Amino acid sequence: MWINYLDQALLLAALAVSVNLLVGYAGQVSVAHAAFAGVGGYAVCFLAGVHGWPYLASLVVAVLVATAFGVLIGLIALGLAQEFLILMTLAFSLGIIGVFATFDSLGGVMGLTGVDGLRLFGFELDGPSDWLIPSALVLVLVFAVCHRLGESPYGRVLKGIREDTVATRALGKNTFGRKVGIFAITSGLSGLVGGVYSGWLGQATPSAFGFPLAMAVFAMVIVGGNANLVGSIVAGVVLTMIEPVLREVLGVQSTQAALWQVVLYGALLVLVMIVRPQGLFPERSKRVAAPGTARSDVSPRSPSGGVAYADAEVVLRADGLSKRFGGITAAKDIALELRRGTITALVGPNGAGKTTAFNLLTGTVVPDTGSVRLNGAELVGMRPDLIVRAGLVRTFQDVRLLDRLTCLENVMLAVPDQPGERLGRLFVPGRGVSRADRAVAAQAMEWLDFVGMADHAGTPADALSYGQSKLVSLARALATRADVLLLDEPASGVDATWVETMLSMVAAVRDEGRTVCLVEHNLDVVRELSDHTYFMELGEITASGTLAELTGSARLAEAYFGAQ
Ligand SMILES: Nc1ncnc2c1ncn2[C@@H]1O[C@H](COP(=O)(O)OP(=O)(O)OP(=O)(O)O)[C@@H](O)[C@H]1O
Repeated sequence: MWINYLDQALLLAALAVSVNLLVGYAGQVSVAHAAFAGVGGYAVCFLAGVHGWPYLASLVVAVLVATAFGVLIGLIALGLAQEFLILMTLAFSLGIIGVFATFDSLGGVMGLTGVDGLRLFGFELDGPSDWLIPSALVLVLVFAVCHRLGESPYGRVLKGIREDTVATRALGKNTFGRKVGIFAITSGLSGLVGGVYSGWLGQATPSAFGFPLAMAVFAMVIVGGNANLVGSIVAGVVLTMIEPVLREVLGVQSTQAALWQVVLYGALLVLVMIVRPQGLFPERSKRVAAPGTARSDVSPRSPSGGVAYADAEVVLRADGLSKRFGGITAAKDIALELRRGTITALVGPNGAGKTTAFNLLTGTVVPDTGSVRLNGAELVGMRPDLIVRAGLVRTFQDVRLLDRLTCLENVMLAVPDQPGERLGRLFVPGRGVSRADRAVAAQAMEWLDFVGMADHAGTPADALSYGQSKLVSLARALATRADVLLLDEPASGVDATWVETMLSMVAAVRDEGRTVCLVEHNLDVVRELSDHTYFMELGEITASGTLAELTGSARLAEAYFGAQ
């Protein structure tokens, strides 16, 4: 009898592990995964139970059908904000369960029952002890897949999405594709677990895969700890065992025990969220050995980049960029050039449209009209992550580091073309993913070292001062290897001691031959760094030249510079 409960505990733990990969790592809360398990369960009962298919073949179909559901629902729901995602997955889950209950061929409200005589690799799966090995194998398989995905460069991108999707996309990662991918993978894994769960139950019914199962799995994930798969297994086994212990050990009646179990789930959830919101087993960051390399080619700040602005080649050219938000014209016919190996500044009063200009250049906001050409290639209409990969990266005025990741992980995330971010490489033995990740760590360390933050490699980003976090965000932008950097207020709000460091860094980046454009209110910074300056007001560029030329204009001195 206890073996029967153990079978159930192992299977529910497996379901919790797959849901934790989606919720804990990628931060995408779905209520539909219990229903995806139902899709797998019904597929098995329909094919193997009703039509006599081999059990293994029906399990394969269960995984494929659940994955297909995941892709479909993911494509529809994952573009939405988190709260809508929860509602949308709830709606889909009710819809799927409703369909199960409606079709006579699926047994209507009673479901498909009396499924027995299933065989796997020649063994008949009859009693609870026959199901112990398949249940344990499913848990091991689901854990192995989820662990491989979660604790790898692929998982680092998932955590980036969880922490800040916009910032992760701005580092050149296809966040929507990754979200749909992980939604589909976890749907397929849930379908697999559901297929075995239904085989073990001998039936697939609407009530077995309804909202209570979804809630029970959530309780396991939250109690065990987000992004801790071992925690999900422990919580899965312990929470599943509550009911049998009440019944068999404490002698509580069956119906009462089921009700008490729900009450205890709720109480435990409330308790954990108040006392230990990170769960019993908090997320652990994988220690990446931080190689102590130093960049030897870091140049000290030089008074000029050594390239005459007028002679420098135009790398980026924007023409006629306009954007209206309702009645506000945030950008009007913006035309600007960025030249290789030079620093261009964009200055102007608050609300002039400087950040909007960066948003338009980098595809974060799609312009109403106009064009942006990088090395001759049109960027308007391209996805923001592809624009980064084409060589144009930006930082944010509000920094947007990924708080729960270390400085090193923040910078590692930005390194392009990592083998471990590709599914095909992760699951093929001997493809050198670990070696490649060590090389990525070494590169990231070089950039941290470049900005003077190597000593903080293992520090979580949320423990940094504002100035330090701006330096790490510069290292992160540099790690993308983009040739053109748009820096949004790199020195604003930064302690005076860090301003000097930041100035040296930006000058060194320019001296390496990269192209920099910065938005900055601190005119001393602009004076020190910029080779060319554009002045913006009310969404338009109304003047350009050297800063000395602009500050020499009586109108601009009155409109802006006089106030500085
Ligand atoms: N997504 C948006 N929706 C509506 N209005 C917006 C949006 N983004 C910018 N705006 C408006 O466009 C104008 C320009 O804003 P923007 O942030 O680009 O100015 P800015 O020059 O960067 O200002 P600051 O120096 O204060 O950062 C403002 O009036 C702002 O309210």
